[in-house]
Amino acid sequence: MNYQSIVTEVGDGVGILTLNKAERHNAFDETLIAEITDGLRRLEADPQVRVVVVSAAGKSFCAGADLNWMKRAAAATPDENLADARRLGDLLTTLNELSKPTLARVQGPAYGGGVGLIAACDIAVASYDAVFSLSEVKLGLVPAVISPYVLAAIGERYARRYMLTAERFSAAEAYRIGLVHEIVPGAEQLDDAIGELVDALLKNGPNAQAECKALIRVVAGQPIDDSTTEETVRRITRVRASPEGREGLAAFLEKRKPAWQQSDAEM
Ligand SMILES: C/C(=C\C(=O)SCCNC(=O)CCNC(=O)[C@H](O)C(C)(C)COP(=O)(O)OP(=O)(O)OC[C@H]1O[C@@H](n2cnc3c(N)ncnc32)[C@H](O)[C@@H]1OP(=O)(O)O)CC(=O)O
Repeated sequence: MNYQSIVTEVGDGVGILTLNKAERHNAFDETLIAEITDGLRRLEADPQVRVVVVSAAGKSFCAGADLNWMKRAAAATPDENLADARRLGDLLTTLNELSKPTLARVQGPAYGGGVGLIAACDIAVASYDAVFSLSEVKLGLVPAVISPYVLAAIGERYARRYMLTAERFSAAEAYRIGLVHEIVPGAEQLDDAIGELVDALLKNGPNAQAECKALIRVVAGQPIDDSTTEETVRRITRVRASPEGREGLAAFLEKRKPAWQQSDAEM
């Protein structure tokens, strides 16, 4: 696959996958989702790679789902909408189940699905300028496919607050609630921090690390299995094509406040 929206580099035991659609804040559409998934599978299969870093070009880490792409739900068939949600489900399953340790290198905004990408990585480091939001309900959407990973990372209490309010929160708050493991002043220190973590990871047995990851998924209590993913996929598919979802997406793209209708809640 020739990539348009990501770049991958391999060297010194590390595979770096960089989201490379900076002009759209690395918001993911069908192409970017397919490329990230393919890139991760290739890094998983590459015997030169022991550790995978997920990074992003430009000032934002990732603005989540591309809302122009999300908007197409209004004109698409239910099967097409389901296929879109399953693509994101496959991406997050692939990332979560990678046998190699994964690190997220986070700068700038990480919204919606961008938070999901971070939560599905094993370890995350953010710079002080990082800002996070589970912004979906602002758009009449649900953080559905990302929810199992977000819940596993920050727990139910914080998930309730940030999923329902869609408030923005700082790098310091992301650190406090466990979404990221370390915060550093800027880009240079991000590279240093990632480098130190990579060095620590490369010292350990790769098979033991793969076993640890498999063990954590089982022992953590709620392994994210196919039925969990299917449930999340079904929910975002329904909401995305609903009157409220259509209004939220239109309002964002038209740069106006959404006009919510109480009856939309019945969907
Ligand atoms: C995974 C699931 C759902 C989702 O992920 S829903 C998407 C959630 N994401 C958002 O809510 C992010 C929306 N974007 C913003 O809040 C801001 O743009 C920003 C990322 C904080 C950056 O702000 P800034 O002021 O720096 O830039 P602008 O707002 O002027 O944006 C420039 C330009 O980029 C467009 N854009 C930004 N984000 C998106 C996006 N996600 N999709 C499409 N386009 C985006 C923005 O519209 C501007 O475009 P112009 O044409 O230049 O006006 C579901 C599940 O879990 O199931």
